[in-house]
Amino acid sequence: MKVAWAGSREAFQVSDRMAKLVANDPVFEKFSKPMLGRKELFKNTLRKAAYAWKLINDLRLTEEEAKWLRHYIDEPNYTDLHWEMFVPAIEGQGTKEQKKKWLPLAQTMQIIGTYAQTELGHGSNVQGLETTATFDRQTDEFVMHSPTLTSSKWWPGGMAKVATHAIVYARLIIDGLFHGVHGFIVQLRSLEDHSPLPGLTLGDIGMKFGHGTYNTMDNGVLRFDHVRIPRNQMLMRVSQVTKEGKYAQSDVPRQLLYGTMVSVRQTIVADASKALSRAVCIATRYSVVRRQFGSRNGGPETQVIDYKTQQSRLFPLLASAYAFRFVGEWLKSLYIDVKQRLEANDFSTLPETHACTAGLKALTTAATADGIEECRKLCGGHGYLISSGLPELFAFYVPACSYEGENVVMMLQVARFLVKTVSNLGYKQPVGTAAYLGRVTPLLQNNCAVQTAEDWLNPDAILEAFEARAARMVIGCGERLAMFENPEEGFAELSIDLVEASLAHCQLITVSVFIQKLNHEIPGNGVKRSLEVLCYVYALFLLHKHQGDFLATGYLTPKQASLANEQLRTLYSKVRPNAIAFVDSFNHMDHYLCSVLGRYDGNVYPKLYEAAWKDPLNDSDIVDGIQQYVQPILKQKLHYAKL
Ligand SMILES: CCCCCCCCCCCCCCCC(=O)SCCNC(=O)CCNC(=O)[C@H](O)C(C)(C)COP(=O)(O)OP(=O)(O)OC[C@H]1O[C@@H](n2cnc3c(N)ncnc32)[C@H](O)[C@@H]1OP(=O)(O)O
Ligand SMILES: Cc1cc2nc3c(=O)[nH]c(=O)nc-3n(C[C@H](O)[C@H](O)[C@H](O)COP(=O)(O)OP(=O)(O)OC[C@H]3O[C@@H](n4cnc5c(N)ncnc54)[C@H](O)[C@@H]3O)c2cc1C
Repeated sequence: MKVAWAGSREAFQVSDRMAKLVANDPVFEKFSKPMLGRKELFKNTLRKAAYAWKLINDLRLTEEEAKWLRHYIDEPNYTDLHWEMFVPAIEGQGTKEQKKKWLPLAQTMQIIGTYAQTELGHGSNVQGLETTATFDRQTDEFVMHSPTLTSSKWWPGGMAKVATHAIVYARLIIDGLFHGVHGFIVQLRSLEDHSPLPGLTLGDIGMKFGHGTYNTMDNGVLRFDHVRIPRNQMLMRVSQVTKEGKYAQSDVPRQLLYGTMVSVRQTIVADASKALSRAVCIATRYSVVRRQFGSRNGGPETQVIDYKTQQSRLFPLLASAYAFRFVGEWLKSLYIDVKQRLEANDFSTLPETHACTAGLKALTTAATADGIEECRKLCGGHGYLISSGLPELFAFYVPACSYEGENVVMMLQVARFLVKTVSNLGYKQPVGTAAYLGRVTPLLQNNCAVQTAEDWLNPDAILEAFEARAARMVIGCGERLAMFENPEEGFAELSIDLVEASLAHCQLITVSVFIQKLNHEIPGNGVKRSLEVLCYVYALFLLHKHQGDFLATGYLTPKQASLANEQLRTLYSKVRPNAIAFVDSFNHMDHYLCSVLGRYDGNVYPKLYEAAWKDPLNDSDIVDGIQQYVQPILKQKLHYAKL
């Protein structure tokens, strides 16, 4: 099962080796983080990042090993942006010459980069960005400028205090004409003394949600006051500006400029499964340890994991962690394929890849953020302690619903793709994840044939249900849209339904990928049978949660919906005996979980009690302030005037 979760034996070995390397190195200790002030916390992160970079070089780690090392260090910091966005942006949007010049500097960290796209006034709407890059043909330079307060770059990670360079997205202006938003390599700080270069205002945007979490990252604000950069620092794979000031757009879609975001969105789906699996591991192990009520004649009380309500909240999240793991693997292969095609200037799968990365990013991050919070609640009061590991994980994780594409905005991109697919149905057969829309007649006409709860243990019945639901919702939106004279107005008016139809489409993808994974990639019987149970839990949980869609579209009868719910209850009893095996298969070490409740040894109460005494408030019995502020109250015998 560990290999199934890791994806392969080699992947398991790499991640296991890196997890142990981090867990066994005191430099990467995490428990004290929440007690540090912002400056100490930040310096602590710089120290860890420097030590990690030395480890990577001393041990000559591979790129894959280095990714896992950074992952298990489990601390947002400037290297995330450098490796996940700055380097990929140059790789994806730089010309050969630009890659030749900048990549060796970036890959040896002689320069440290960030990705500066979002501004105070615009994040989702990239075409609305206000920073300008005006071409000066006299000097063969671009003049970077922040014309308004809202044009201030705002949020880029690592930009406030660490990054020496940034890919800055700005409006290209030539002779007063706007030629779209493009990426520019801009140096921010001196490589000698790290001071901001002339014309640049740089700072941190302030504390963020949660304490020890994203405050290890210096998300920055940046303003330009007519800063000049050489013309060859505009990323020119997609579009070019000649020395004479002529703008040329290559015959590639302008959306390749968005390629870095697509790349990160597909990694964010894999990260969602990791984050959700951490929370589920903690809540499952604790639900086995925790006993409450149910004692018979002095016997032990009931383990809370045996309550059906606990199972109905926990096991769908366990199943979702596996579903997101597998769909993340599938998405990565889709992305690798599109990258290879782009090399050959084949853009045929770019729209679908964009829709899948956008939609699955939104689906998995929303479900994971809600899932982490549900796992906190599944642990009762102790889940609210920092030592449970859950509040910090939640605070660390939730921005994923906003960054790299706000989730609703992303679902609307899926809707745009689906509406276009439906409008082309007459003369273009949909393929890939939208292929089911090409079989729309049976999906609209045939209703569910399930007669018994057992009938739901059939992947074909499940797949047909999810295809019919999505098809009926998407086609329904298409039909209503057709009634609007102005398609854009119709799209805006129907956007709520369109987002729901997009979610149905994305849930179909996750369910079908889970089924495909079981049919084609999981060998043998034991592991396969156990994962089949989780696949049915995932699908029937979604069917139950969204049964309104299945009923409203006429595909399901209320009876069939209740049979699905009955089967779900039965499935929970099948998950229960393997619950600990499922979460142990994540191979999360105690260091990574950073949770007293999720300890591998289950030794919760003594360790909870021990952790409490580490709080600085327990350094003394009579703490500072008692004499000055509490004793006087006790002695003054003051009371409310009306007593
Ligand atoms: C344990 C857990 C660890 C977690 C931790 C580690 C994680 C790894 C560390 C990094 C940590 C993250 C740090 C956050 C980093 C930021 O957040 S970076 C900033 C991210 N910002 C965004 O994502 C902005 C989102 N907005 C957008 O992408 C664009 O504005 C939108 C929404 C796509 C609209 O773009 P637009 O140019 O107005 O285009 P639009 O008119 O909507 O569409 C035009 C056409 O282009 C197409 N199109 C649009 N975009 C694309 C695209 N990307 N590709 C292809 N086609 C496209 C459309 O489909 C449409 O096609 P047609 O319908 O015409 O055929
Ligand atoms: C922790 C963190 C790290 C970040 N790191 C970086 C970074 O390194 N580099 C970088 O460039 N950016 C970064 N960002 C910024 C991030 O990319 C943006 O915040 C994100 O893209 C969301 O954009 P926004 O803030 O403009 O949201 P908005 O779009 O303003 O969202 C506000 C509300 O408006 C709604 N909305 C917006 N447009 C529409 C529409 N057309 N239809 C319907 N509803 C709509 C949204 O659904 C949302 O509910 C980071 C953000 C965070 C939180």
